[in-house]
Amino acid sequence: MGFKIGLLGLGTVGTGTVQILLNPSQRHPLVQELELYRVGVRSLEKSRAIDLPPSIITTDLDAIVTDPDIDIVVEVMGGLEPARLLILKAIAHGKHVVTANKAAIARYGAEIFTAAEKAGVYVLLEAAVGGGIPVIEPLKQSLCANRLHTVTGIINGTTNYILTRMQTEGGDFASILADAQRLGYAEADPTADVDGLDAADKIAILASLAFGGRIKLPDVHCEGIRQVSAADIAYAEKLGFVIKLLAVAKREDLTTETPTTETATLQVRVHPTLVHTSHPLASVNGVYNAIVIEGEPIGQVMFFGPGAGAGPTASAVVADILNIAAILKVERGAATRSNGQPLLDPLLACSHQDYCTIAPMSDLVTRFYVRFLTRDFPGVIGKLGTCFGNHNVSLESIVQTGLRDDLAEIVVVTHHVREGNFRTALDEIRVMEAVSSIASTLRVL
Ligand SMILES: NC(=O)C1=CN([C@@H]2O[C@H](COP(=O)(O)OP(=O)(O)OC[C@H]3O[C@@H](n4cnc5c(N)ncnc54)[C@H](OP(=O)(O)O)[C@@H]3O)[C@@H](O)[C@H]2O)C=CC1
Ligand SMILES: N[C@@H](CC=O)C(=O)O
Ligand code: NA
Repeated sequence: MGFKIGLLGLGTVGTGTVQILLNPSQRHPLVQELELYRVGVRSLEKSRAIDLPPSIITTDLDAIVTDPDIDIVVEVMGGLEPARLLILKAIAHGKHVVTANKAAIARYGAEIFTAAEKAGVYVLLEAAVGGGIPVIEPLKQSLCANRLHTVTGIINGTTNYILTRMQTEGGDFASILADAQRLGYAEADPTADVDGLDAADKIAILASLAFGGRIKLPDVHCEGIRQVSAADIAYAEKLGFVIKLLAVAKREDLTTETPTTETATLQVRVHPTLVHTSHPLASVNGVYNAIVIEGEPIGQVMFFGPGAGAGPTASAVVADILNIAAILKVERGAATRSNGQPLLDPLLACSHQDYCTIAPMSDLVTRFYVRFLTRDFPGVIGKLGTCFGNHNVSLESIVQTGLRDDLAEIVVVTHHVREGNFRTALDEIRVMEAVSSIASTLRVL
């Protein structure tokens, strides 16, 4: 018996989610057990990027969240209302919920999670922060043994795109914003992005998870990037900095022996910040996001990746769905298995039976760097080039870099070539009279 999904919204993220659900091949086997059961939209007339049976699409979203057959409601419609009401109604009807809606969670998280706890259902939100970057689950699970003290992120792709272009092209804010809108990165109303409100919603969620308490959104200090000028960016560059819109959540009391949530004082803020070019966040450019999390004893970890977009965001949405489906599978298995064998969580347990086929290194296609030491005979470079050519190894460059111990040093960089061909050529070169040694061979990324 599969797990029935009720999807609220078939826009960017909803479409990406459907594309994964309908193409389970080579994904986790549990994806095959997810059934797209109903899809709720605003308009039935709108043309869609994917073909779905008309019978499963509806404008009656209430009917989805109350449908007794549906196990998991996926809210990717966005906005505050009716999203909030639909999430609450789904919870009241015993549905687990997956949402990408940072705006609703940052404002109504307390109400939603209280209701979920009462109803005994999960509300998961990996897609709400950092899009496809796994950051919510690591905060809840992988990092949970740590005392975390700082979360610092570039968590709005639109503003990072604008600042990156201002940095690289010296353009001004207004014209690049117009480009970002034309390219579909910034929304028609870009206020939430450029004024830092979207990042504020996200850092409130991260702070809440990192520090184990609720955050009131109005307490988050929030400045956007409208006032950042080309002149500021140029001066910052001269001083060795780039300007980034950073979202920061910091806990100050970790010097005490036993810090507690009650005594913790947090800073939670969003503002344009000069970041030294040597800092890992300085090289996070374009629409990419990254989050640096610091704590004891882990030290510092950084999560980097695509913070938005259909595919990346859907990756996070479906991961949440699978987490819930895995729990339901264990619950159902525990109730139905009669052979006495316990059913393990399919995402945590290893169920592999077969060995993978590993390609031999000789089939690898890569670039190579190789350094030869040769006697300084005329025509050596030509001989090397001819031998590589005979074996279909195309060269990007071949240069004599100088003399070392009376031997000529020749450095070759290849184009992408088959490793087997390259090695055969090297075997021939190694025994050439002019060649003293092959001093080093490295692969080039
Ligand atoms: N886009 C992204 O890259 C990311 C988005 N998110 C979040 O994901 C959520 C969805 O975003 P996105 O996919 O971009 O949004 P879109 O605007 O592309 O899609 C919204 C979908 O919801 C439907 N919808 C909206 N309001 C209603 C309503 N009142 N009744 C019925 N259907 C409704 C729309 O229906 P119709 O198609 O008929 O208009 C549409 O299918 C938001 O919370 C957003 O913040 C999070 C991370 C990244
Ligand atoms: N508008 C957001 C999209 C995802 O949350 C952004 O620009 O990062
Ligand atoms: Na995420």
